[in-house]
Amino acid sequence: MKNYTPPVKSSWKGRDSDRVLYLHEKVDCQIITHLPKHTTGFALLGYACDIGVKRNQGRIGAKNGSAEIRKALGKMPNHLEAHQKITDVGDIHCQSQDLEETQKALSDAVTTLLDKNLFPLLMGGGHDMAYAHYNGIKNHLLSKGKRPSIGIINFDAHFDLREDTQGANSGTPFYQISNENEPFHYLCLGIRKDANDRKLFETAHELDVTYVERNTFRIQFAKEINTWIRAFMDKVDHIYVSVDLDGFSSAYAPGVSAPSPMGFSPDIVSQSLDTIIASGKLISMDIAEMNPVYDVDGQTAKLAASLMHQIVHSEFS
Ligand SMILES: N=CN[C@@H](CCC(=O)O)C(=O)O
Ligand SMILES: [Mn+2]
Ligand SMILES: [Mn+2]
Repeated sequence: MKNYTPPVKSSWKGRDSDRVLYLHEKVDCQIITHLPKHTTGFALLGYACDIGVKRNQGRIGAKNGSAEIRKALGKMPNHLEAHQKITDVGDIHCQSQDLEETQKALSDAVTTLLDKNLFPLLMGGGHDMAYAHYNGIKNHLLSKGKRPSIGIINFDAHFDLREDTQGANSGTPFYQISNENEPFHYLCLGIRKDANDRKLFETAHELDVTYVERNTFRIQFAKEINTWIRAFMDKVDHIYVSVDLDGFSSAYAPGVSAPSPMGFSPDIVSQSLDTIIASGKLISMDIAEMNPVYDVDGQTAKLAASLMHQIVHSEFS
């Protein structure tokens, strides 16, 4: 398989127990092409690529994000029952700076995981992974003869609605999706006015994007935010969630390409995820832009791992 790095059990380390008390003891490693035809649980897939960040004039390093998230997640406690599975299926990596080829490989891998009845949990990597991720979900639904009615909920400081006329990058994924999908359902939570120019706001309005600015995306407004999330989810059959770590305040997430000193805090994201999970519509999720080069004491990787810990231990697992 092109652009594919199989998983290695040695990536999963932590305290040892005789009762699978820790996630490193719980996670199975499996090559994608060797997965059984029909299985259950979560599939962890890395996007080891930061070419899109480089193309977007950002600080590179996110290609090593998935490795750091694995390290943080493996040390965390396991509260799952024996029948609840987590499988690490490895990474999609970039070869010869070819972003489009890497995105195609990620998209195909996501389709394969969904076809096998797994819930994909992707760890990145530049946010260009979102374009590939969406297409992987769409192709899975199309192959099942289902109408691809997918709503995107993106936790992010940025719209990522830059035009891709000069090629795709980490700032273009949702513009690319909007170009190829009508209707386009996009909810963006945490938008910063000091991080998106006027053209991006105009594009968001033209595309009828629903967004909540960072000043409002706070736990004090949880009731209203839940109402808006539910209203958005009512319009679609499936929800794809993307969490861009650069939306968090850099006090929580310094390890990103474009840090947000005035970003949101983890409580409101965690609470919003519970609301999304309760809908029963969540089909796939990613956490993007983990850049270990700028992380401090592994905080950002730990934050990403905590969100994944919440997802795998939530009601729908
Ligand atoms: N992934 C998105 N990146 C942001 C980068 C912003 C910045 O360079 O500060 C964007 O393109 O808008
Ligand atoms: Mn962002
Ligand atoms: Mn983004």
